[in-house]
Amino acid sequence: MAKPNLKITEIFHSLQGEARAIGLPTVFVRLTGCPLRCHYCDSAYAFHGGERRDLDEILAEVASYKARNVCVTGGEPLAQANCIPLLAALCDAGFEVSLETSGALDISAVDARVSRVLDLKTPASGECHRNLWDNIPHLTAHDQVKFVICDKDDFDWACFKVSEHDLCARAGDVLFSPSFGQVNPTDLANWVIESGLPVRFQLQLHKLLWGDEPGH
Ligand SMILES: C[S@@+](CC[C@H](N)C(=O)[O-])C[C@H]1O[C@@H](n2cnc3c(N)ncnc32)[C@H](O)[C@@H]1O
Ligand SMILES: Nc1nc2[nH]cc(C(=O)O)c2c(=O)[nH]1
Ligand code: SF4
Ligand SMILES: [Mg+2]
Repeated sequence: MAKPNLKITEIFHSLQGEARAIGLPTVFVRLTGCPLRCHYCDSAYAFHGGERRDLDEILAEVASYKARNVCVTGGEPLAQANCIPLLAALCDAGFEVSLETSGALDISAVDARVSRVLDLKTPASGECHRNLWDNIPHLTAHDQVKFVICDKDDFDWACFKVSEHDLCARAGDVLFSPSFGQVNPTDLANWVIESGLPVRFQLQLHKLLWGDEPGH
């Protein structure tokens, strides 16, 4: 039987730039391909191409960087069935694993040791209709929910969804992040303060440090 393999765009070692583990040295495994087309996507170079790599080979490269944290991202990682065994194998190997996912695919088969960062797509992303709301009951305190905000209407929509689905109680963190270069981060920060919601404002740290280049 052929060994499990995945289509990979890049594996790189950097600092986690987003979410709960921000600032920690992290190895990123970026899986190729995505069925969505968010208009702001900063990783469109992962839509096509990539290289098929065996699971063992991926694990060996990840281990070679000697980091404790691993982030599986894309593209949309859950669009490849072998993402599920990859996540379990990374956990078995002792890594702290997070998964960045669009919220459009079923998260229920993801290993419970993984912190799932579920990005709920806002109206201005152009992909709001893809949100799989059945994912919400699967969230635990180990998981995170993210909204990438493009404008004030997105912010108001996100606040409504946080209340409607009681997201601050269901997930360990609810993150509000500005769409890079689109909304003024200071405006978003002020809206968060005024809202009174216990959500975490975040900036993409890696873009402050290295700009919008692939590989960081
Ligand atoms: C490139 S996506 C890959 C994982 C998955 N497809 C998803 O959308 O969550 C990783 C994260 O980067 C965010 N992102 C992409 N482009 C962005 C931008 N221009 N500004 C802020 N966040 C962005 C996405 O919303 C997502 O939370
Ligand atoms: N440094 C860094 N941190 C990140 N966290 C999530 C990323 C992603 O593209 O999903 C990312 C990324 O591309 N770079
Ligand atoms: S789902 Fe993620 S990878 Fe796909 S287009 Fe949207 S931001 Fe980019
Ligand atoms: Mg990125």
